[in-house]
Amino acid sequence: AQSGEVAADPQQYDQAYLSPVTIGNSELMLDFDTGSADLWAFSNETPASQSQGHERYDSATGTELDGYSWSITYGDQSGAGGNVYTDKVVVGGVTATRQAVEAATSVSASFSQNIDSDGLLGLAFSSINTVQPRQQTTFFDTVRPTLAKALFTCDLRQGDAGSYTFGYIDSSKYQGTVTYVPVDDSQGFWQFTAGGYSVGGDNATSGSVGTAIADTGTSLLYLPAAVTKAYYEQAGGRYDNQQGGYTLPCNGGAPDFSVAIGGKTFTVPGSYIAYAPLTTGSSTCFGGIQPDTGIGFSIFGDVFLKAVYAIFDVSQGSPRLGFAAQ
Ligand SMILES: O=C(CNCCc1c[nH]c2ccccc12)Nc1scc(-c2ccccc2)c1C(=O)NCc1ccccc1
Repeated sequence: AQSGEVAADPQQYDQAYLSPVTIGNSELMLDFDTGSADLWAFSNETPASQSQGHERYDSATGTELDGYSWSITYGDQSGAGGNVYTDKVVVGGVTATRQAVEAATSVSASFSQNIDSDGLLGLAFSSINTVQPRQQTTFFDTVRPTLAKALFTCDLRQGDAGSYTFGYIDSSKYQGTVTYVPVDDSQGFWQFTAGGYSVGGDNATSGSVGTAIADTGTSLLYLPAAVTKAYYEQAGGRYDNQQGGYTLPCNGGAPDFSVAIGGKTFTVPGSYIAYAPLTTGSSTCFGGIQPDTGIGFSIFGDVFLKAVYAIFDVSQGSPRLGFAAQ
């Protein structure tokens, strides 16, 4: 049985985390993304004008799936598309011998400009993979039958290298016990229900966050508008139309944000929520908590995930998420 571990290196402001992946003879840095299900990469088929500075997958080592294509658009209107190959993919020693690899023939500007990232490795459910005419499986679904345990874990850190493991849980990476909650995979996401929240830790938990997804591919924590408003009222933040989101003072006074999941309280330190200065040297920061208006559910992105050890587990038949304090 296979198991393995791979580093997750943070970009500036922990905007995304990148992990080394070998595809055929190419060594790429991919953004592991539990909020999507396509493994796509800059390739020899991506126009040079769009792939300056990126490592590229050389599809010569792959077997082309004739007539297959893919096209994905994310909520921020970024996206990519192209052709499909099968090839050998190795992540932390875990090998998928015939993994669908989606070679980009076109990528949006925001991906071209993020030169550290050579593509994405989707870890949501394969039901939302975009390959046509026949949907393909994610790396996790491809290797799942060969794994010691049918699960992967995510340990993202604030401004420090974290890791993903496949096939085992590393109990040295968390404190206390793991709290498991059921996952509704009907929309293809690691979707769960989050409970009451509290700002600054002292007052009683209020309201309820509701439906949420665990999403390593989204940088911030998107919460219901009412919850977000309550947070920034205490944090001394304001909605800045020009920035298109809440901003708050960077000066370190931001209150913690706590949320109950499976009856256990998990806390995001205020320092994670003073996310990044608006411009270098500014004393006003863009907020790490933003409203989830129009999305349809809350997104527990990296700002939340770097405060916990997360276990994405399908070993019990129906999928579940485990969270433990880091
Ligand atoms: O797509 C993913 C995970 N892959 C992200 C890959 C990626 C897309 N730009 C990237 C840029 C860098 C690295 C990875 C990515 N998660 C989900 S579920 C629902 C939404 C959504 C739907 C409608 C409206 C809003 C969100 C998103 C979403 O668009 N998140 C990204 C985002 C969310 C908000 C703002 C910006 C981006």
